[in-house]
Amino acid sequence: MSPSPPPLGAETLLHGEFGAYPSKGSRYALSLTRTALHIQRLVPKPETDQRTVVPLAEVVGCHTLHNRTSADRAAYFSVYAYPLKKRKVAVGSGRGRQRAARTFQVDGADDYEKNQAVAEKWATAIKCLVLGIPISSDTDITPSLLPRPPRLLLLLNPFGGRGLALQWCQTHVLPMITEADISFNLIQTERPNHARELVKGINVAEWDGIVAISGDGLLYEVLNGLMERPDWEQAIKMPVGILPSGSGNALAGAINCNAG
Ligand SMILES: Nc1ncnc2c1ncn2[C@@H]1O[C@H](COP(=O)(O)OP(=O)(O)OP(=O)(O)O)[C@@H](O)[C@H]1O
Repeated sequence: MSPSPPPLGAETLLHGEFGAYPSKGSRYALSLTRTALHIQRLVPKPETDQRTVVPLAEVVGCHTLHNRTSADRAAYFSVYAYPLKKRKVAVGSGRGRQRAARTFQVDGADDYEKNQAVAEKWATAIKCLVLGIPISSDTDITPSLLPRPPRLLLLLNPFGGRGLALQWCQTHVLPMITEADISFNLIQTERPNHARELVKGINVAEWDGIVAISGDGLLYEVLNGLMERPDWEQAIKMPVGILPSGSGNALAGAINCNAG
């Protein structure tokens, strides 16, 4: 069965038919365009010609997976998306991002290496598009197209807010940034002004950004630490972010509100 083509103007960069994991027996046709992954179920045959469209703007990464424990000749790749969905408990707009991962089984070849090469090609192509690296259907898609992973310094105040920052970080933040292939160093602050001292002493060339997992207080320490350095003019250009987990979170709230 051949799936209907993606919308006009959306060049198909990759197309393939794969199994799904863990749903045994299901088959899907996948088409990758510059803006979306189109997923059409082939088996069991759907009653209507429905396809799932995963916008790449909602995708944070894609990994290949190995099943080393068995003689499985198939390879796998997982696509990690965070679409906006209605929250169970209404907060703010009533919508929030929720993790939606899909894993596909590449099993068209008789040996594992060939299937793994296909899985790697899909994962690389999806990562290139997510990162804005231009590719076309003629591009030789190899991991060498990808830049080195960005490095983030994460500073977490374990006592901020209701003391849940570490738990929230472990269950939500670290899995997501791992899926996005971001390398990181997580430091828990041990006392007031710890973050400020740390930031004063880091080699700024080693980091692509600093993220405070905290309330407003720790972020101010980060900014003050950068401004107190002899090379402050350069250092203050460091991208700085906040993942709100304090009690008030007024700054993060104001930024989000102004950003719409
Ligand atoms: N391990 C620690 N023990 C005690 N104080 C700390 C520790 N780590 C950081 N701090 C201090 O706690 C202050 C407040 O932290 P933070 O802003 O993260 O949380 P919050 O006060 O709950 O949140 P908000 O500012 O949104 O009300 C920071 O300015 C920092 O100096």
